[in-house]
Amino acid sequence: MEKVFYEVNSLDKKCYDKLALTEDILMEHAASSIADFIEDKFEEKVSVLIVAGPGNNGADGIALARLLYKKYDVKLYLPFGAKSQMARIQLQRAELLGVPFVQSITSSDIIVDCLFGSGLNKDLDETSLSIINSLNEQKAYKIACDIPSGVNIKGQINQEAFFADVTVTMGALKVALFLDEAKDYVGKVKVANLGVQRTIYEEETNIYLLDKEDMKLPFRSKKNAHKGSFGHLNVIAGCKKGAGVIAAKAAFGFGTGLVSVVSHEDIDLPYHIMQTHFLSDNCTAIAIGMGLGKYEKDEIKKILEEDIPTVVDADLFYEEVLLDKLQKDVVLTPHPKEFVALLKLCDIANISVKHLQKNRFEYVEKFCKKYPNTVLLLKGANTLIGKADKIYINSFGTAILSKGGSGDVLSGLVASLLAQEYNSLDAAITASLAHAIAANNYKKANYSLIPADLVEEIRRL
Ligand SMILES: NC(=O)C1=CN([C@@H]2O[C@H](COP(=O)(O)OP(=O)(O)OC[C@H]3O[C@@H](n4cnc5c(N)ncnc54)[C@H](OP(=O)(O)O)[C@@H]3O)[C@@H](O)[C@H]2O)[C@@H](O)CC1
Ligand SMILES: Nc1ncnc2c1ncn2[C@@H]1O[C@H](COP(=O)(O)OP(=O)(O)O)[C@@H](O)[C@H]1O
Ligand SMILES: [K+]
Repeated sequence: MEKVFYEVNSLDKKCYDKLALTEDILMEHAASSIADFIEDKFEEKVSVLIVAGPGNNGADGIALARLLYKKYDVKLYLPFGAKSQMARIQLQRAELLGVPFVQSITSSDIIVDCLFGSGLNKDLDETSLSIINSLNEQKAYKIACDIPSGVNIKGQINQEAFFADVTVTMGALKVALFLDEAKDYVGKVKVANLGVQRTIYEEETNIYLLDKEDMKLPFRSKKNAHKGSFGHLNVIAGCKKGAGVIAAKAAFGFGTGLVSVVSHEDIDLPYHIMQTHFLSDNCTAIAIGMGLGKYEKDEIKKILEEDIPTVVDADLFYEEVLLDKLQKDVVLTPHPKEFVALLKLCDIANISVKHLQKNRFEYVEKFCKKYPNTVLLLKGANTLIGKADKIYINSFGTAILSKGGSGDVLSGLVASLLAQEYNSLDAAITASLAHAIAANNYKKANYSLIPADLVEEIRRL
């Protein structure tokens, strides 16, 4: 996993104060890393339009123009002139070299957006907005320097932002690049070293970006095993029985030895999945909440009181009966609307889904601070998994998963790993990664996935 930071000013400062590096050195590396990216990917003489703003993000762009000049057909556009000290220094260098300037957006093969970076501190004025809109209309390969212009330091887009194919971000990964609403704008994210290796530049953090290696699938190595060695999951099915059945099928396909659906009514189940009316004696994990509807409160209370690893989903986030369980080691898998209900239920906040989506990290932190024993998995375009003071980001998900039933598969996967004795955090991380990576492996039309396809892909991981 890679470290992610709310801001990197303090990391830049460390470079100046402790390593005697200068702003100029850091900037030279910032610009060089974008130049390297372009040189690796594009032939000589390709046309490159660099749009540079008034601050140091613009200064990066002006330095980039100098580095590419002559090898590429570079044009530099400075709609606001150069205001910061470094921008003025870089401008002088570019002028002395004879880098060509343009007074408006010209069509080109590559556009590099260096308008605003981490210093975006107010709403875009009309000129900036119209520049960003025009850049977005251009047909070109689009590179954002540090962060797409229009995305603020929290990742919010309050008006419009530059649509990048790739964002080359300076020094370290930032939280802003992983807010759901930034996902369509950042493209691929690459980190540029700023004069020292990333491991030296970076300090401690509490936020991490998950990678494929963090997915620890439940492969079986033990030879002397039987079905009981891989747990017995009980999925509590409510009035929307399908949800529980989807979760049960996903859990079975992900390795749980025995899976039973608990329901008072008869359910049509595949032969390998059992039905019981009450919790099984040898139950090693419980999945509850999906499709629950109006289940008998006392019965739910009794199930939640069991000291058995549990994943809670969907309808239960609206119910007071859940509150005691939040002191325990339990995995919660809400989508944003359910998380808003949960925040209200817990007296943490009374907010709209829109407000939550603009501040996902903040509310995951708040919740996990109040309930440090729980693992919170907040679903979304970038799923956040919080435990105590740490947050893990799963950015592999795609809109292939935007279908009813995808969440039921996910809670089934988490429960499956709980039944197989993973701890709650590891179960949430591996299940979430397997869910998203399996969806990415799906080869048919990206609108066509059904839960059974997803389970099939998970079985092939
Ligand atoms: N150590 C370092 O510093 C390193 C920094 N690096 C680079 O510097 C970038 C940060 O530079 P930065 O701090 O100068 O801010 P930046 O993003 O250029 O914006 C500030 C300018 O934009 C203006 N402005 C803001 N919002 C606006 C709006 N809505 N509409 C219109 N104007 C607006 C704002 O105006 P003002 O507030 O002054 O009125 C000011 O002029 C960082 O992202 C990275 O690329 C790297 O080289 C590595 C080393
Ligand atoms: N655009 C998207 N990008 C990434 N993941 C997505 C996207 N849309 C949906 N998902 C994932 O699909 C699942 C949907 O869950 P949920 O909304 O609870 O569905 P349901 O309750 O119908 O099963 C979540 O894991 C979510 O993260
Ligand atoms: K930018």
